[in-house]
Amino acid sequence: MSETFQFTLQATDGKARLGAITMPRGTVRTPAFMPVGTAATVKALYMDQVRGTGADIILGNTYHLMLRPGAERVARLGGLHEFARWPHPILTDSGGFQVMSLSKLRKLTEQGVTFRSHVDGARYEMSPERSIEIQGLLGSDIQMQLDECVALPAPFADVERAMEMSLRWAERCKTAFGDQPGRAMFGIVQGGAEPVLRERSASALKAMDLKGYSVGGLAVGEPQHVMLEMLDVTCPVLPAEKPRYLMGVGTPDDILKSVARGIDMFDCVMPTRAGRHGLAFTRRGRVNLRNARHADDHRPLDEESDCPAARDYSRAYLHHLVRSQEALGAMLLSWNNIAYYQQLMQGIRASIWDGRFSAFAEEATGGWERGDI
Ligand SMILES: Nc1ccc2nc(N)nc(O)c2c1
Repeated sequence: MSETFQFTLQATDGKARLGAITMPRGTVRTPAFMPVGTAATVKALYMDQVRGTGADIILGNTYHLMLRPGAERVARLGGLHEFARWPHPILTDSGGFQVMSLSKLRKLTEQGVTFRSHVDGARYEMSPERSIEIQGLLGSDIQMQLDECVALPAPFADVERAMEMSLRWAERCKTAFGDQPGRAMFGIVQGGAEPVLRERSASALKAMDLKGYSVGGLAVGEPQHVMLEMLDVTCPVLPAEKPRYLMGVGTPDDILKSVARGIDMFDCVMPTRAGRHGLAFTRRGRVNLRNARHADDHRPLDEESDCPAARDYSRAYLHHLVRSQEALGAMLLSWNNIAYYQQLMQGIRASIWDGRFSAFAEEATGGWERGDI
């Protein structure tokens, strides 16, 4: 355990990076995938199952937790780690993105964002300072600045305005965060699909000498090649000795292509959301358990997996659970999918260490071209 927050770069293979982030609550091996624990739960999984898949860190959401059960209440109950029984590192998002995607009535000004709760319609104000205060009340180990993510496509002027306000908010968040040894506040690079704005945002954030950098404003519906082009522009500007987190990404293919461009951390609802909808990720591609062709298939999803959900249950049984809308179906497929993502990340880390990342990436997504198997 380290009393300070420290990122160590251990090896590189091209632009792919192998590293580790040490902090008081534990070490995060990078490249890392963070299971999404939005409302203090990784949906349909026990936290010891999440840990058992190899996850070193999970993500929590300021927006959801401030609405319900409330940040001050979580603090009174000992903080998010105690509340959710996850003693390892937690990264929290700052809430602005969720306000814009979930709340109906909202207004965004220089001061911050005012909005009505999608839960009960109550009115809230969230400034950069309040977002950092909430993340502190939750006890978050890695906190995000409050930012503005514009939906794409958007006019250059709109993207520029939002990017520049996000930079001013980054300064305010840095001041509000102060000096919290063992914890970090990450800046968030914005700039839409505009290379010049991405470069300007990344270099301004670099000058703030933050402990880590997120790349936001992507995975918002743009084609994959646009996302990758923005990484090609952004990563070279960011300091090599700090972690880089691509927000909201992604499919296995997105992750492999982003690791190849220098990204260290990922989060995405895909494995758990897909699990709740009957979709299994495996080493040989996707399996849609809703499909009747699995009704008599006694094979497990992956007989070589170390996850019981992949190894010990027949596809026929999983198909039955999914078609019957039994809760166990969502539980087993979410478990399988998070385990698959962690196995993918472990394979990525090992391949970078061995200098064979591009061969691993090639083989890892080969099966994906076949689609449903
Ligand atoms: N695709 C995403 C996902 C989460 C985000 N969170 C913040 N704070 N900002 C963004 O731009 C995000 C983009």
